[in-house]
Amino acid sequence: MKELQEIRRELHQIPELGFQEFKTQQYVLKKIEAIRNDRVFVKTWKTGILVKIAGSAAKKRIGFRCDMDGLPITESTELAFQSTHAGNMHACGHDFHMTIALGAMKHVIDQKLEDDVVFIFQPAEEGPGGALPMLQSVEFQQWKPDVIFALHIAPELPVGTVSSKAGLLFANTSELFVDFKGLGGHAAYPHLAKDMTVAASNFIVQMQQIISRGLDPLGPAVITVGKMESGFVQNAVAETARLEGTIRTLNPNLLAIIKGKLEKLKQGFEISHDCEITIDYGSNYFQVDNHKQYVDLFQDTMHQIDITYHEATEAMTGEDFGDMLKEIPGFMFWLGVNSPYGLHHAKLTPDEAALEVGVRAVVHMIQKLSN
Ligand SMILES: CC(=O)N[C@@H](CCC[C@H](N)C(=O)O)C(=O)O
Repeated sequence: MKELQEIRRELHQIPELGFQEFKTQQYVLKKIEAIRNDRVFVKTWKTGILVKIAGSAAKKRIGFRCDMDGLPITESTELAFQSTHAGNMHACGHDFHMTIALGAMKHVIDQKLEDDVVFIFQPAEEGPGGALPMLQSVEFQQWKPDVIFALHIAPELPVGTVSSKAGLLFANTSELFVDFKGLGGHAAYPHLAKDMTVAASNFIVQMQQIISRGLDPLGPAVITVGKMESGFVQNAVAETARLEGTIRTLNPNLLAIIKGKLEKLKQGFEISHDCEITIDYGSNYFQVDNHKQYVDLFQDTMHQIDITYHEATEAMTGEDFGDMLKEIPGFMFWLGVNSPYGLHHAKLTPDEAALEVGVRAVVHMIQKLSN
């Protein structure tokens, strides 16, 4: 436990954004070096890492994937091992995910299983999305697993519990970046300017009405604007504004419908606010669709090792692991970490007792899959 805690704390101190996980990659490679033997093979892909542990009589390859990046959130926990990278934080638990992967890897190396096991350390889950390009890389394809699984911490669940479900678990996502260009001017003469603070504010309100008035209420969808920027000073009209957000749906077709409605809204706003608007949909992740046979096996396995299994409901969180599951059968599960603050919160404090639970769950599942 102490070793896992130490790794988690060291990783927690060095959160890096997508495809910039240079220190993280070096740190993880050093940890792998310390436990590897002649059956362990290591490759890097961009800032990611693939580790293959050769089985004694492999008939298949079992994959476990974890993500590596942090978020551009300024940590405000009271922890003694806070982020040392100002403005970045492991606010989505990827420090936990990597630590559990390293802990499980150590057991798998010692256990000499029949099948090959591949541990995948994937960059850029929060954005712009590392799963798809990693999946398509030569490095991944050479060691492509026949079955794959992953976990995500769940702050609202108690330690000692896990949760999953067959079929849809996580939503379809699209990033959303909206840029407004109007005309700046003196705050005292608004009629001579084109105020993009007002245009962008109205746009946010109208977008929410796409969800509440434009869509069937039985088909869940979310638009969240997480960041808004405009203008330079209190007494000038803002010439530009920018909204940064995300769109989530449980049905991939609905995402396209929302984008169509946004395009119409944009055209209307360009006329009514006499401005130019550009919309960029950034990266899009396919839903996490769990394969029933593996979720059933996971549930039985957790029962056998006294980890409490709850049936999950779908969540509007996104995960680029959905892109891997589109091509490789497998599943994803939630790991209870009991934090009073949720994912993407600057005070997220997952309970480290969950590290050992995560390692046990992953190791036993790999053993089961290798039978
Ligand atoms: C588990 C989790 O929190 N994942 C992220 C994925 C972000 C995808 C992309 N940057 C977007 O915001 O659309 C999430 O926010 O759900």
